[in-house]
Amino acid sequence: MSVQDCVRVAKRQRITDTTSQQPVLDAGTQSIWAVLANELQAVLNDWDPEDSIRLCGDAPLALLSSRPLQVMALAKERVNTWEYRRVPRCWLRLFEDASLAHVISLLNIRDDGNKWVDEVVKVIDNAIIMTGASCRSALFTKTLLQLEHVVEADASPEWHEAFVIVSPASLETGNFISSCGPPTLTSFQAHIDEHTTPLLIHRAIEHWPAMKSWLRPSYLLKRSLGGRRLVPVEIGETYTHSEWRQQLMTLREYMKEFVLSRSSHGIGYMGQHDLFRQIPALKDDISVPDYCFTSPPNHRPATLQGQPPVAELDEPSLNAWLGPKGTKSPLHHDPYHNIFCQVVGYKYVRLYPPVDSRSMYAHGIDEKGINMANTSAVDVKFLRSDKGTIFVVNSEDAPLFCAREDFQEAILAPGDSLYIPAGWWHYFESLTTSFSVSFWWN
Ligand SMILES: O=C(O)CCC(=O)C(=O)O
Ligand SMILES: [Fe+2]
Repeated sequence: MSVQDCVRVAKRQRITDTTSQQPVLDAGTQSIWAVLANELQAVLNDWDPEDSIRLCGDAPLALLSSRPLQVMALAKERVNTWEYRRVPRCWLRLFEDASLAHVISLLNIRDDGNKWVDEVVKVIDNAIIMTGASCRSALFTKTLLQLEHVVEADASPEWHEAFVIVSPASLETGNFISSCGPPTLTSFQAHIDEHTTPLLIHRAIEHWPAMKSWLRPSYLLKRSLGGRRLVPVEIGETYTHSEWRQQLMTLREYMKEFVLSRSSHGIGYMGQHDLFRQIPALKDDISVPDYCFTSPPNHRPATLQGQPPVAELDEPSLNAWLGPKGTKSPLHHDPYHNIFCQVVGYKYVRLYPPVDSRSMYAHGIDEKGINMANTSAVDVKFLRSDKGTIFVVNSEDAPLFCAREDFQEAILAPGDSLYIPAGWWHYFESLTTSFSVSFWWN
């Protein structure tokens, strides 16, 4: 299985080290780029390969600086032959260092235009997304910060207008998720201890700078080196469909093709991406909700029983979800508690309690060997009439599912946060352009 083929459930979460360093170099008599290239080269020269990377063999290590592209290709090929979780570390490590060597060569042979900047960003982001960049993160960050000085703001008007968000008609349902203003930590703790049910919390994140700044595409471009940063985009109906694929593209290409206009390639979703480790400056626009630091209840929901326990998270795991109207996340459950925060636009959400999993027709192991047991095979078609929602499924395919009336639903509006207890089934569909952040914790 190729690394790019991994579905969300297996997606890597390894972008590490958010160290942000201020640029310390000044041009002086020597080009700042030559100084930076020398500094990066000195690190590579000084480096005494640790045992793990020696496993790649002497030849690729010896060629690292002289033929970085070939070494990158070799490491990538090796990485792609393994299932993501089992990739031996040495090949990831080799890819990271060969990428660093390639960045050095790009800094040394800059052309007059800005093409080399595009290329450096691409090489670094590829390495970050593919390997997690656990070893060279600080050097990559330093290089990216230095590049901010040569990137000019985009003056074209299309980027400066705010996303067009038309509020949807309100939902008519007898099954609203219970909602409230921001509860105190004590009352939130009491809620999860006594009920462990979803809770829609209004107005808890209205103070986030993101509530205003993320409305403007020009701001997102500014924070991403003029939109040059690479992001993983899911293209196709949902990750359960066969023609679904993931592709890395620049944030600028993604927004232009899929968010600001309707693409002929269908829906493109930057879903479940840890954008905040990749671009730490965006994390200053939000804050981790205090609710993520309460103690989760001890009991495991039925959906998670029999599944291997997940590792304790040292800190909440953040993910960004940016996309146009019509992105869908099929019914699935996660092993973490979630505070899901809606920043831009509106999203429909439907939840089912973690009982009677048989009626959710969960997938098994798919043809690529990926365990999809947390995802329902029910092909949900969501229609919205003036009277509210109609949730269409082929009842012949899923009679037990259709009989379930114990769902809860809501339309999340900007400023809303939704507590989803671990193991609860959830379906999401964006009703406008939407940008949300999830905080998983346990
Ligand atoms: O917003 C979405 O599309 C899905 C969110 C989700 O599944 C999650 O936060 O766990
Ligand atoms: Fe989820």
